[in-house]
Amino acid sequence: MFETGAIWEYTEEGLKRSDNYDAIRNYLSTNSAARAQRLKANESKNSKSLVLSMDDHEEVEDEFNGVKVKWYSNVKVTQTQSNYGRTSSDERRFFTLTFHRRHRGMIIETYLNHVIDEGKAIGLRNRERKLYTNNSSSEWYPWRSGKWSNVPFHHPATFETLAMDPEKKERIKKDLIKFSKGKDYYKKVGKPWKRGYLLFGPPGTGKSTMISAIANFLDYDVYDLELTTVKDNSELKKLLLDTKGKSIIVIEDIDCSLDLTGQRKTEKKEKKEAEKLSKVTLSGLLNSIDGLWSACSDEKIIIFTTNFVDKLDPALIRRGRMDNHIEMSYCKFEAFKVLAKNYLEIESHELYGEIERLLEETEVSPADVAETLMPKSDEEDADACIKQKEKAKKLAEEEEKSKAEKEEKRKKKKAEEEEKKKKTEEEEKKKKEKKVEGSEENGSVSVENGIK
Ligand SMILES: Nc1ncnc2c1ncn2[C@@H]1O[C@H](COP(=O)(O)OP(=O)(O)OP(=O)(O)O)[C@@H](O)[C@H]1O
Repeated sequence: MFETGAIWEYTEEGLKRSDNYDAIRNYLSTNSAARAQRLKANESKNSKSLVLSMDDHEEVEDEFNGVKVKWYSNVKVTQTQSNYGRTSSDERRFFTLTFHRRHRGMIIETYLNHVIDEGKAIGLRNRERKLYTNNSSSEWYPWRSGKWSNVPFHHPATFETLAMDPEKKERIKKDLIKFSKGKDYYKKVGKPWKRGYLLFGPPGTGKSTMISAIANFLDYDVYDLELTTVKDNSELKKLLLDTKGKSIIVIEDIDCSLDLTGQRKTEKKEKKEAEKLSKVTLSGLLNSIDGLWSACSDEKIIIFTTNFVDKLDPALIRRGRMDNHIEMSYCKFEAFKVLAKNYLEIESHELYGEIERLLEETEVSPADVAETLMPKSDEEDADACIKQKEKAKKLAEEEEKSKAEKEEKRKKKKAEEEEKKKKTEEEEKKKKEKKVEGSEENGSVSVENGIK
């Protein structure tokens, strides 16, 4: 005796697409497509490539723990006639699963969960990743505010192309792998499956590049949250809760987006600056993050970036909120070698020794180095680039030197001026004292004269 069950593509009201139907379709296309007689290619909006799946009215067999089941892809067509006599057809697709009655318990309790879990994982692997940005509040489009818009995420940065200390890079990668495989661990210790990263360092040291590398490494979506366009604390909370799992929520330049002091600004200029910021407050941000963590069960990472870590309120970056603090620093030799390999495809050069020495002495951002390594025209080859790089370093070094000399001169001049000032003051003091002495002498004479 056989039993059959159906899973429909759309919910009964026809409004919402069934996640389970999609998961089954993914599962069947990967596991049974080879056995189907006819396949159809779907160009799915959310998929990065064409998806092959069973065509309508196809049948495939699957086997699980020694039990055989059959899947059919069906389509039900209904014709409707409008008031004006025009007919339109509506197609509703569904899968039916047929199995022997004696396996009912195993099919419902184990097999279907296996199919749906596998199908969802396949969907995640095939999905086109997204970069979300929050819409700004607008008088003209009020319905858009507080919502996310998205575009496909295609940033090419990877950990291989990221120029930084190799040991630090490995530590970060290990931390990310541990996090992404930590579902059971987080469940066991009763903590939400999340991690906070604080990236800090001077401009152009690769904070944004690092975020893209993390997203590519973990295969996550990115939610780029522009705090200055968030209307208020409640809109912020809503936006954060409206984020999916396997994603990174990014707030860049957090110190510029928020009044982090919590103090009232009195100066006119500062007041103007504050007006440019949103009405989101520090405590609102802290509450929203804590609220997000307590509500989420899916894996999520939140990243703040700043150029001025000292400006941030300790509450914002304490461990537990920002678990990992990563400093992005100026370009040292190891990082330079990565950039030279990326941009010029070279592993070594006669000038490397000199460059290593110069990089030890100068503070230059990887962004500046990358800029000089980028060939400006077809004629420029790697050798010319590296020489230009060395020239630029030398110039920077000379500039540093002349700066130091100027500073020395300025100090010397100031000291001389102070010395001169002191001398004149002393001379004037002496002159005054002399005058007083003179007048005292005159006075005593007159007294003496008077006694006389
Ligand atoms: N560590 C790095 N590795 C590789 N490329 C880098 C690195 N740092 C900077 N770059 C290059 O410089 C450009 C600017 O870097 P990026 O925007 O990541 O710096 P940032 O630290 O986020 O700067 P800001 O603080 O100004 O936002 C990048 O597009 C990239 O090409």
